[in-house]
Amino acid sequence: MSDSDIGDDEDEDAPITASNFEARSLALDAMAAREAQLDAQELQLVGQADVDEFEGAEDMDNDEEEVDAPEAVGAILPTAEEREDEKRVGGPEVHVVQKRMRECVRILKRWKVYGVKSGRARSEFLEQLVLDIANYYGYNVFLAEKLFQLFPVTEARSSEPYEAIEFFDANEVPRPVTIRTNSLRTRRRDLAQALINRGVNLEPIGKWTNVGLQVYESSVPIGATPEYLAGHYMLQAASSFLPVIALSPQPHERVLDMASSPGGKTTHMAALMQNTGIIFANDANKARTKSLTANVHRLGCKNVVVCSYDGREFPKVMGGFDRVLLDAPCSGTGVISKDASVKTNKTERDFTLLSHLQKQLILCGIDSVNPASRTGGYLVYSTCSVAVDENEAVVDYALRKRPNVHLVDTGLEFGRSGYTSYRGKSFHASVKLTRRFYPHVHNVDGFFVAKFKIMKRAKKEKGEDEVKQGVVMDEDGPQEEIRFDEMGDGQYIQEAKRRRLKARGLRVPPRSHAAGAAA
Ligand SMILES: C[S@@+](CC[C@H](N)C(=O)[O-])C[C@H]1O[C@@H](n2cnc3c(N)ncnc32)[C@H](O)[C@@H]1O
Repeated sequence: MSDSDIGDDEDEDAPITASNFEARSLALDAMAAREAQLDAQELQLVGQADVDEFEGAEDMDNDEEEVDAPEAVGAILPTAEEREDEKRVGGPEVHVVQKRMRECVRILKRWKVYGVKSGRARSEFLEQLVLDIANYYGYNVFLAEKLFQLFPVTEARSSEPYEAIEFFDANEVPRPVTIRTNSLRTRRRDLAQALINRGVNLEPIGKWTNVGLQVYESSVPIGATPEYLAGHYMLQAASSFLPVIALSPQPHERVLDMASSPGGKTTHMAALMQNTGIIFANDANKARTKSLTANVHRLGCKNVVVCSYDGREFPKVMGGFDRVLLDAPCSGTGVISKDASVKTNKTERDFTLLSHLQKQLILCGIDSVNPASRTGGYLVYSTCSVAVDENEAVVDYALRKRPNVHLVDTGLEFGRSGYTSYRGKSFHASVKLTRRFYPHVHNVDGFFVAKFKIMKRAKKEKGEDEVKQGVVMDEDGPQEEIRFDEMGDGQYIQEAKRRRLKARGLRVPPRSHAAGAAA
C-alpha cells in the first residue's frame, strides 16, 4: 500500500495526534486487510505452481479438455537411439528425467485421455517411469520396480499427487529425531524439562504414545546428554514403538524377544512390565548383543535375560511364553532414508532368502507361545520393510501352517490395512487387520505390524486316542507335527518304544513278528 492511500496530510511517518488518530487507525485496518488478501492470493498461486510443476499446466478437471497431439505424447518416450545416447553419457540429464517422469505420470494417470491414441503401450510408459525413478533416486531397477508396484497407477485426476513418487521423495528426507522416555527412570514431562533446560527444542510425538518426544533442534548432541547416559531415554524411531504397543506385555509375564539387538523394543517392554516378570532378549548375532546388554544396563532393566540363539531353535531352547515379539531381520526397505545402501544392494535373491527365514522364524515364534497363558497368548510380527513378500505373505503363510492361530486387531490408532491381495496373490481376509506404515503418509519409517492370538491346538477327535504325535524338523523349522496311525504304523511305533526302553536301560520286550518285519 502506498502512502497516497492514506492521503498527503496523513503521511504514515507523521506523528499520531488526537485529530488524525481515527483516520490513521481506519487506514491501517484497511491496509492490513488488503495485505492479508494479497498474501492469500500469493499462497494460492504458489500452491498451484507446485501442482503444475509436477502435473503439467493443463486444467485436468474434465475429460473434454484439450489434449496433446497423440504423436507428441508418444514422443515423450525416448527412441532406442536416444536411450543409447543417454547410456553413453552415463544416464540422462537430471532435468530431462524430471520432465519425462512428470509427463509419464500425467499420461498414465489419464491414460484414456492422453495415452490411448498415442499408439504406444501403457507398459512402455510404466517401464520408462520405473527406469527414470531408478535413475533419478539412485535405486537399482529391480528395487525401484518392486517399490513402485506397491502404489498402483489408477485412473485419477492428474491434480492428485502420485503416491509412488511421494514415497520415493519421502525416502530422500530424514524422519524426525525421536526419543522414548524410559519410564523406569523418569517421567516424560521431567525429561522434557531437563532437556529444554539444556537447549533442546522438543514436543510430545502424538496422542498415540505417552512416552515419545520429537526433537526439533538441539544445541547439544542428543545421544550424549547426562540424561541419556543416566538412561532416562532411548534414541528410537517412532515406528519402533508400534510393535511393542501392539504386543502390550503385562507385568509378571514371561516374554520372548526373538531378534532383539540393540534392544530398543526389549527395554520398552521392560518398562511396560515395570521391571517385573521376565524377558528373554535373544539375538542370533552375538556381537550385536553387546549393545543390547549395554542398553539393558543403561536403562536399568532388571527383568531381562540376554541370550544368543538362532531364533529357529525356539521353542526347543525354551517355550511356554505369554507373549513373543518377532521383530524380524528384513531388507530395510522402510528405512531407506536412514540407510541409502538398501537402494542398490538388494536383489531378488535377498528377498527370497529373507522371506524364507521370516517364515521359519514366525512358526518357531508361534510354537514358543503358551496357548494356555491366562494373561496373554500373543505373538507380534514386525519388520521395517514395506515389501509384501516379507510382510503379508509371511503372515498368510503362518495362518496356513498353524490353524490354531488367528490375527487380531493391533490396537494401533493409525496405519493402513495390510493387503489382502497383491499382484495376483490372495491372502486370508483377516490380513487386513495387519498395519502398514509409510514415510510419506505417516511421517514415520516404513513399518509393518501384525498381531496373532495363539489358541490351543484342536482336541483329538473321537477314536483318535490311539494316535501318537511326533516332532520333526522340516524346511519350516521344528514343531511340524506328524501323526502316526496306530493301525498302519504299529510296527514303527513298537520299534520306537523298544528303542526308548533300551536307551533308558529298561527291559526290552521281544519283537512281535510284525514289528520285526518293519525293523
Ligand atoms: C530388526 S533387527 C532387531 C531390532 C530390535 N528388535 C530392536 O528393536 O532394537 C533384527 C535382528 O535380527 C537378528 N537376527 C538375524 N537373524 C536371526 C535369527 N535367525 N535368529 C535371531 N535373530 C536373528 C539380527 O542380528 C538383528 O539384530
